[in-house]
Amino acid sequence: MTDLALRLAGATIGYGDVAIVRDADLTVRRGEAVAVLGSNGSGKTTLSRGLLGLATVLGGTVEVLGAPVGRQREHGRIGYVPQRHTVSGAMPATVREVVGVGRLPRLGLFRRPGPRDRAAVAEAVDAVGLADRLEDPVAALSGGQQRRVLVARALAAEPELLVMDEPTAGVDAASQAALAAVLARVSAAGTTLLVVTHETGPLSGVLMRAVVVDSGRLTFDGPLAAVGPVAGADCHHPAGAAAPPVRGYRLDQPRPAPDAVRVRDGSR
Ligand SMILES: Nc1ncnc2c1ncn2[C@@H]1O[C@H](COP(=O)(O)OP(=O)(O)OP(=O)(O)O)[C@@H](O)[C@H]1O
Repeated sequence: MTDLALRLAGATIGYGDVAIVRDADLTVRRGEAVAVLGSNGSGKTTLSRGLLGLATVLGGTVEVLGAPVGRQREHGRIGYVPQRHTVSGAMPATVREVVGVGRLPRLGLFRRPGPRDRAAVAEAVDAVGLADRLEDPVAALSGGQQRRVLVARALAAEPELLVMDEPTAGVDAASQAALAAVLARVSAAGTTLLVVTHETGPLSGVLMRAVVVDSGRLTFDGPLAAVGPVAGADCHHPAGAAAPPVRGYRLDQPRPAPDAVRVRDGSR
């Protein structure tokens, strides 16, 4: 078993034939907790979606848990909490039912949930601090609590890699604290975390490493504490500290050409 959770080498990721993230090199070892930072529209979501097969790998290599993206045989090893989603207000399902859906990839096609599956669902709900809401309709929860339900849904499969897109955005302080606590727990248990975020503050105790995406390029890779100001991001960094060169990236690299380029014909 590889000790790498992620390996990107010269990876170009986009939609259709339009490249958004270009020529990305990144390795993440199992158990690391990595923040993906960058300004609006820089390509953070596209990078994370590329790891899940939700955006297209247009070139280079993207391996997730040792296999090329999309070739995972066991679903459930990768958990995903998408951006800005809450649970539909029209959905009559309870917290237990929504989180239970997250366990399905571990069941396979025909197996019915057993005690271990029910325990995993209950543990995931407990981890996000909603054990007392297990039988409540999700529509009755606040937006922040619904985000926590989606985190629990991802945790229910006991993923080895958890990719989260802006988990704390627009979330109340209690839910932010609950999320920080659960991410600290799963990280300590060995789960690899990749968290797209604008605000590192709530998760600064968990996320130790950061990569910065700027106009589709990875321009920094190093300790979160060494990240300089990122436009649109609330990064905590030592005042006046210059970002050290880490793994070949520097914040003061020349900015790449802005916006997306077409891969096939090179035009915008
Ligand atoms: N499905 C899509 N099809 C085509 N282009 C897209 C698609 N999704 C995003 N883009 C484009 O990709 C670029 C990067 O978007 P992305 O969502 O990856 O940025 P981001 O850094 O996550 O931004 P934000 O912080 O605002 O969420 C933008 O120019 C956007 O318009």
